[in-house]
Amino acid sequence: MNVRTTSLTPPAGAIAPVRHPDAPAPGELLGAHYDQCFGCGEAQPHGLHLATRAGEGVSVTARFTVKAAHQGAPGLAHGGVLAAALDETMGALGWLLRVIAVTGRLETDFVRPVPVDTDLYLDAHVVAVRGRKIYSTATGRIGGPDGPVAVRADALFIEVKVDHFIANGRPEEINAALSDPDQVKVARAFEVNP
Ligand SMILES: CCCCCCCCCCCC(=O)SCCNC(=O)CCNC(=O)[C@H](O)C(C)(C)COP(=O)(O)OP(=O)(O)OC[C@H]1O[C@@H](n2cnc3c(N)ncnc32)[C@H](O)[C@@H]1OP(=O)(O)O
Repeated sequence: MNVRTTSLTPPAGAIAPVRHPDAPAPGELLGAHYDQCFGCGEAQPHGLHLATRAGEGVSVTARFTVKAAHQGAPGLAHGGVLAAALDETMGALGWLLRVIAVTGRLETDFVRPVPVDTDLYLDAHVVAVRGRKIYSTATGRIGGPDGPVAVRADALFIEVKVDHFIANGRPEEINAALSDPDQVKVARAFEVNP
C-alpha cells in the first residue's frame, strides 16, 4: 500500500536544490507566469499582483500590498489571501529550478494580523528536493524585509509536466496563454525543462 506522509520535513535521501544555470540573475524581476494568475497576473483585476524577484541560490523575494478587496475581518487581510501570497511566492521558485511544479501541501502559520494598506514583504527558498518533490518555505513580513513576521509557510510542491495543464485546464485559457506575445511568459508557463 502506498502510504502518503503529510510531513513537510524533507525525507532521508532529499538533496539540496540546484539553481538552474539559466535562472534569472539575483535581483531580476520574474514577471507573471500567466497574466490571469490570481497571484501574479497583471491582467487579473481581482488578483494580488505579486511582484517577485530572483534571489541568491534557489530563493525569491516578493512584495504585495494588501488592498481593501483582500479583507476578511474588517480592516484586516483574509488568511486565505495571505496563504495564496505565500503559495504564489513559493510557486515562483520553480522558475529558478526550471521545472513546473504545483502545490501538493501547504501549511501556514498566521503570526500577527495584517492590516489593509500593509506592504507585505515575502521571501521563499527551496529547502530540499527528492525526485519530483520540492520542499519549500516562505515568510511574510510587515512593512519591510526586516519587519515583524506576520505569516510563514512550509510547502511541498510536486513537479509536473506541461500535460498536467493541458489535461486538466480549459482549452480556451491554455490556447490564450500559449499565444501570449510575451515569449518569456510562455516559456515560464509551458517550456521549462527539468
Ligand atoms: C501553465 C502554468 C505553469 C506554471 C504553474 C505555476 C503555478 C503556480 C501557482 C502557485 C502554485 C499553486 O497554487 S498550484 C495549484 C494548486 N495545486 C494543485 O492544483 C495540485 C492538485 N493536485 C494534483 O494535481 C496532484 O495531486 C499532484 C500533481 C500534486 C500529484 O499527483 P501525481 O502527479 O499523480 O503524483 P503522485 O504520484 O500522487 O505523488 C508524487 C509524490 O508526491 C507525494 N504527494 C503528492 N501529493 C501530496 C500531498 N498532497 N501531500 C504529501 N505528499 C504528496 C506522493 O506521496 C508521492 O510521493 P513518493 O511516493 O514519490 O514518495
